Amino acid sequence: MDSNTSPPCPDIITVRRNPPRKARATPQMTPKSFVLPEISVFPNDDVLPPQTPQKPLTSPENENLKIFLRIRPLSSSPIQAPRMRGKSAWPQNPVKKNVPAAGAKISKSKNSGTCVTVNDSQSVTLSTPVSWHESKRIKSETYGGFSHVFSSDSSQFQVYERMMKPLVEEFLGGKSGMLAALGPSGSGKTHTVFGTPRDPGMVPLALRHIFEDAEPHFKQPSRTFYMSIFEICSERGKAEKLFDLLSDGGEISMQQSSVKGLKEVPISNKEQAESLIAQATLKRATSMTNTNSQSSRSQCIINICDAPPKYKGVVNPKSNGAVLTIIDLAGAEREKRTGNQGARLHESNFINNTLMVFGLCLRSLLEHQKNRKKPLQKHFQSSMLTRYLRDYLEGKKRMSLILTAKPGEEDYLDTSYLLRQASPYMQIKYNEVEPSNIVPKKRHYQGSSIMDDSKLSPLSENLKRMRLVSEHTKQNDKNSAEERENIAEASSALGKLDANSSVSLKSEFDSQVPSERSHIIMQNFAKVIWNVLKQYNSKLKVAEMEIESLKESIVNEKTKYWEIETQLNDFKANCTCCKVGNIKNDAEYCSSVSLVQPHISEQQETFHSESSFLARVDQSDEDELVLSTSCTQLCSENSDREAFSLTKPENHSASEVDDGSKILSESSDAQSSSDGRLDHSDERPTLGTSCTQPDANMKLSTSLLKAEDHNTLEVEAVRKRSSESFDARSLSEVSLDLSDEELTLGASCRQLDCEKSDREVSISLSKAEDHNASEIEAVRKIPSELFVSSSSTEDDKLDPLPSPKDVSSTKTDNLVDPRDKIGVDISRKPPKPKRTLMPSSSMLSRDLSTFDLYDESEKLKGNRGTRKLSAHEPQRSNGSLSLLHLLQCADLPLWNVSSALQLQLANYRYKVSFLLVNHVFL
Ligand SMILES: Nc1ncnc2c1ncn2[C@@H]1O[C@H](COP(=O)(O)OP(=O)(O)OP(=O)(O)O)[C@@H](O)[C@H]1O
Repeated sequence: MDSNTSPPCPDIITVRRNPPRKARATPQMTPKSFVLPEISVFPNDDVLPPQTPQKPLTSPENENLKIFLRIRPLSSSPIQAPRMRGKSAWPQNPVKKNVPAAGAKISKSKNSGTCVTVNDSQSVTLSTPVSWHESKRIKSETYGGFSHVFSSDSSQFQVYERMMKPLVEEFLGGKSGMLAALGPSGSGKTHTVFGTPRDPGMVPLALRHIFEDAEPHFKQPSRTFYMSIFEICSERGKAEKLFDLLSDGGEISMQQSSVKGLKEVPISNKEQAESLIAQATLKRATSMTNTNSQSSRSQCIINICDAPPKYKGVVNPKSNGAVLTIIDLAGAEREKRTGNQGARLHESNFINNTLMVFGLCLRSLLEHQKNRKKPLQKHFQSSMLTRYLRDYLEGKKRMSLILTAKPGEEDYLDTSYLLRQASPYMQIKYNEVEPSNIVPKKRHYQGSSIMDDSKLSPLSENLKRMRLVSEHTKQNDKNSAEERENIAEASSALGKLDANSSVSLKSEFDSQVPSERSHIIMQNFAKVIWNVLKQYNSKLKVAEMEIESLKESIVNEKTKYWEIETQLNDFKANCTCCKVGNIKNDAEYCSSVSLVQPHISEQQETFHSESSFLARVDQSDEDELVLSTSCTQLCSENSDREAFSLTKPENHSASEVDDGSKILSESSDAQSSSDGRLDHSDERPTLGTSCTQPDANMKLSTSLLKAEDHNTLEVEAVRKRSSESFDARSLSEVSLDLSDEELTLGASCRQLDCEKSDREVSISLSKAEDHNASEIEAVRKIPSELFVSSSSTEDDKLDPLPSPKDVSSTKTDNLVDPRDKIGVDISRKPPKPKRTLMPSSSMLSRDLSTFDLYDESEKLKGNRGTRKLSAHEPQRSNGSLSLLHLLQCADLPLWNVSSALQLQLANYRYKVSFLLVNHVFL
């Protein structure tokens, strides 16, 4: 019961319109067994060059601006010192830095308390000074969300490990980064960035990290980086100027966002780097203020660049041109607190303005990210610093901020202003960050460089760099020949240029950056192509499987075809009357007949149902049936042989004459040689077969006599259902009951003039009226090719001579359907075949259509649309029977029955001949 119940209705039913047509899977193809071969992963190592950066192009999404907070230790208030440009640079004794200068006004802190309390690693609480409590301005503010909060007791190394080391790691991995120190004056920005010789800051520690870890990281014995340091300051608070702090570099300029004339000094070890840093800090403009004895009066930018090294002419495969930028901003100053006047005041205004623009850029970026309708203001144009950092301030590149704060109560306002200004910047997101490994050539590589070998002229340096580029392109680019030519041309052109020409790194990195970009593009392109190839490979495998299955189907169909064709050939070979009559010469056939003969009686019903051929022969031992059949072969002018002829309507050709028919004809000749037309007595039923050959003017009449008694002769039926083959299939049903009766079967075949191709065979069955219970059921259906005249009416006497009605041409156009003679309604034409078969198949179908084969399909169709058949009209399948079905119906036992009959006929022929001989002699 459960199995019969319908499955539950699914919850979701997907209705698909016009589903795509798909070929039905062949039975041989089993999707379950079909397993696609594994496709290997994309061969990155083989396809991509080893120097291609493998790291992701962009950082994880929604990465916010990292803001660190460092709180410096409490200390006594700095003294105000005069401006000491270039005289109190790093590495100065840090102890002396905060030592009040002689004559300096020392202002002791009235309140040793703190205003900043570290809550945890990411938040602080800002408290108002105690003195403000009296004025009821009590307010504590908590600021959180920092990437990390460094307390006052945090060391430089801890800050480096937490904040700077990740940037350095990314830089070594080819990712650019920037760190800017922001805070009020004297909060420890310079201390954090540069530090002291005993307590180095982020830049020295980064350089140590780079050179200590560079060799094991890149597995190269040495590697060269390039460093540039410059400052942006104001001259008397009016104009901004840029100074190169390395070597003897002087003032430089800026165009748009690019710095021109900035020299990049190659550094190959940390000692050299520290020396350069000390040199730069000495050159940096500092002044003594009320808050800081060595207050920085400029914005200092340090760039550490990665560039192709020059180790024994071997190109560093890890070279990626990343830039690590560290900025030590000048501290904001409150005029009231610093007490600056004159030039210091102008410097202070410049510094504050620059920091204000810097803050405006970040705020504009934040507001723009919050509301895209708000345009991104171009505040960066207001200062050189912001112009230089445009990409960072517009969110195109990732940056980090380190806020330095002073914890003293007197520093509450500065710290509060810093936190309130910078804490919202944490919400800045970097969703549209450019690939970090793309070198910003316009920014960091538009200056000349200083090689370690000072003897080299700028032209020689340029040529040397171009050679490095040439070597680099030799390995990376297959079209190195062309590039070498270009480089050679460029080198030759450089010889004509001035020694101070700035054409140096630009051409180098212009060739390097496109190469890296091309690597990235090719990597993505190769991956896409690889995916496409994988898809096509899968489709190809499926198509191959379908082809194999179709091939197997074709082989099976061919096998079936050959089997059917073999059966058809056998069927045709056994189908001719001549071969049916060739019993004597065909031992196998006789043996098969003998084997099947005992089963004839048992299989009568089966034969009738299957092959529409029914033969029932009840014969007593004493019955004698003499059948003499003489056939005359058509178109055999010189032959006296008579043959049972068969013509087909298509070609009207005579059937072949086999030996069996020859035997029959010989007997007929013998009969005709006596020139006697045997008119048997009227007392006996006579079944005579006469064949007349017009050209020979011979008539043959064969009488079959049974002298013993003249009892009932019963010929039930000789039914002929074949339309073309009146031959080996026998195409007739004969049921003869011969019991002490005398049967005379006369069959007359008459051949018309062979030259006129008119052939006729007449078979007449007659039943003598004066004999008791003689009954002959006439042939109902007669092949269209053969003209068979049957007279089965009781009034018709057996007439050996063919009547004019019995003569007709075997031509198709002259054919007269013998069913007209037997009263069968043939007005209705048979329906046309529904299927168009091949000629051979059509012939076979016609041959078999003469059998009483019932089309089961027609039965299933019912009477709708079909004509109801009369009671006597056999249901005949014409066109709807399939060839295979016909072949199945036309089984071999059909021929065995026919053969059995032929065997009996041969026996009767022998007896007839014996009787005739006796009769002649008598
Ligand atoms: N974390 C710290 N530990 C010890 N000393 C510090 C620390 N931070 C700052 N200092 C000291 O405080 C003084 C001022 O520091 P620094 O010059 O770095 O301030 P600043 O922010 O650079 O000031 P400005 O903006 O005026 O240049 C220095 O003498 C420095 O040694």
